[in-house]
Amino acid sequence: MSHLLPVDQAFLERARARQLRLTKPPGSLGRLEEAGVRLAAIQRSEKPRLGPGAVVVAAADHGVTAEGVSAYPAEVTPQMVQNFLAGGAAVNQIARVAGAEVYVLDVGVRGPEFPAHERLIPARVRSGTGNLVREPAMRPAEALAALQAGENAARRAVSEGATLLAAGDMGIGNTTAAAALTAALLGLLAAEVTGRGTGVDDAAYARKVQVVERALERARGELGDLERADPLEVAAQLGGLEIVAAAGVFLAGAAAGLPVVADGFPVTAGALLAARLEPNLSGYLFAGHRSLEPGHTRQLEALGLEPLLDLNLRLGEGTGAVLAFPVLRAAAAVLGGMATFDEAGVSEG
Ligand SMILES: O=C(O)c1ccc[n+]([C@@H]2O[C@H](COP(=O)([O-])O)[C@@H](O)[C@H]2O)c1
Ligand SMILES: Cc1cc2nc[nH]c2cc1C
Repeated sequence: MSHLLPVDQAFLERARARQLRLTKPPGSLGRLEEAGVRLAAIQRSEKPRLGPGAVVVAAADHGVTAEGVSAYPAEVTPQMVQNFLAGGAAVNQIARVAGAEVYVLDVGVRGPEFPAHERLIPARVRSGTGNLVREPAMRPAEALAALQAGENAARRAVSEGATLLAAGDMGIGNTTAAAALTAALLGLLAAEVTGRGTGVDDAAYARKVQVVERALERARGELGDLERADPLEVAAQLGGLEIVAAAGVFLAGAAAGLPVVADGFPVTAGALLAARLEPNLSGYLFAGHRSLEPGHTRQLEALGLEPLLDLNLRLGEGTGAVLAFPVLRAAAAVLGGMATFDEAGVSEG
């Protein structure tokens, strides 16, 4: 695990002061202003700059799909991995217009290994998780391996030029795992964090809430109070592999000094885990968007984050995070490139 320095408070203050001297009424660029100031603190520069971005789409399968908790069959996970590699998924198109490279991290997809591809990172820890209602999703050592797979993927993206990093996810069944992990880490009830995922009907939704409740009960039997237990052990109980890998992406991206951007509900469960492992992450973490999945708002509140966008997305793949890249680039460009009142000879009020 990487040790993370807190973002620099002195730069935060200096960037705020510079923001006030720029040729605009103070506050008139709204939340873009604080985003720019946060970027300055992360980069330790009053004039932040952002170039190319990258998204690591972590993919894995979930034993809990046996309980009928998704609107789609588990085979969609490997099929979508092929689609990401062929460039045909939503995240590929959004990444293209947002200036982001797409890396696909196979951290636990079920089925045959994928053929080699330059943007595929093969790092399968196991073939899908165990069914979290009946058994631990994975062993603690496997959770650590999934975290490290995410960290290594982030380091590769950074070494290949990323200046801004998002995590994305693909895993049929993962909103069940994300709900269980979120409820466990935040001390919430299953019904408060369980949503309809890919779009389950009323009967499957009722089943899903029960599955999350039973999983929490089982995990409590193993670990006691889940809010106080070792967060990586809680994640091992409830999964999933791609959620834990997303935590690793955030930790290593932030350790490399990059702003890191959360996506929807499954990825933000990874962000919660990462923030529990390393509280200094908060200074580096942005919320790309607010997902329609109701538990996402609870996660954002717990992380103290206002999402940059709110477009009713509920896809995952990192789509909402990558969509926010241009907003963050604009926030950096404003603070880094605008003239001050003095420089431009504009009269102050
Ligand atoms: O990002 C989100 O908020 C989000 C909300 C609903 C569904 N998803 C995606 O849909 C899949 C999980 O949905 P489900 O119903 O199979 O649990 C998984 O591949 C996620 O990326 C993602
Ligand atoms: C088609 C499809 C694409 C996805 N991308 C992320 N989760 C997904 C779930 C489905 C079902």
